Amino acid sequence: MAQGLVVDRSISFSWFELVRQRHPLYKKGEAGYTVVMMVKVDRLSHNFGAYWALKDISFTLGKGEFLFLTGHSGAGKTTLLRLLYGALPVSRGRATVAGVHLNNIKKRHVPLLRRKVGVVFQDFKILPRKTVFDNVAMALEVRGMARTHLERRVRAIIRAMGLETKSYSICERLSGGEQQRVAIARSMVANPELILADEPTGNLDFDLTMHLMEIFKQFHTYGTSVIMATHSREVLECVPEARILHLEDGRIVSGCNADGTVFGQSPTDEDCPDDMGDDLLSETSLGPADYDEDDEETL
Ligand SMILES: Nc1ncnc2c1ncn2[C@@H]1O[C@H](COP(=O)(O)OP(=O)(O)OP(=O)(O)O)[C@@H](O)[C@H]1O
Repeated sequence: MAQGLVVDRSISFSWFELVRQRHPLYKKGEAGYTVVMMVKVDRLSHNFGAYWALKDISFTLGKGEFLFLTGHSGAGKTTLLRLLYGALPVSRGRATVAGVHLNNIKKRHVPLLRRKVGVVFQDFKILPRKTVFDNVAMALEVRGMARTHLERRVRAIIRAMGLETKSYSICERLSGGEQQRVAIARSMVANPELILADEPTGNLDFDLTMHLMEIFKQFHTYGTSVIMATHSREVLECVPEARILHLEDGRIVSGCNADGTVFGQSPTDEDCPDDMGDDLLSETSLGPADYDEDDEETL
């Protein structure tokens, strides 16, 4: 067990008793119950200048599903996660996340999307001069929760991360792994419908990685959808029922469900030439110029 880590095995009880919210996986319609769609991506592409980092990506994610993104460095995993979070504009294609159409989204509506989506990015984006408690609490404060109500929730998730002895430590004095756990706690504390995680266990040792994967799985069990980019086979093996979307050079080269059936779209070179043109950029209501560094804020 990692030194200093206090594992709270009761998180599934204490945390979800506090939150009292399990995300519904089905909705009732005329044709009976259908799976609620959390993410729908249709021929999504993204360019950085002349370089197309994502090319014709198509897939769907139902509520409560767990999806891994795999692929070599530079394959486009982070770019896809940033697009789904509204931190990058949709250059081409369509994307809907938690009922929000990213093509039509106005800058002022991005915070609405972010209330439904929790993110853990590689560079953490925690506030270095604030305490662990304040960093985590902020995710609830921006959602309008009063300080008196948020304390128990914040303490429960900090305890689950094994950080209770560091609650009032300033984040810049924590180790990289501890800061990473603060970022994960912050992404989860509001019980988001969807968690987007980019190599969330990248700096952590094996025991801590396994512990945090247990926590991700508990959220998944309670109906939270998860999309996680990883290079780690151990992490993939933690969630055998998850689907895996493998990217290479911005394209989906394979996607398979836990039962081995294939999903997603694997475009051919003819479908998706390198010179994709900029003609469709004007389709998006939120262009690159509308984005600035603040859009990367993870709250
Ligand atoms: N802001 C940017 N400007 C120009 N090119 C970029 C930018 N961000 C990413 N890229 C390029 O887009 C491609 C995909 O990058 P991305 O970060 O999505 O890959 P990744 O699969 O997440 O890699 P890693 O596993 O190393 O995190 C890379 O070739 C990268 O250099």
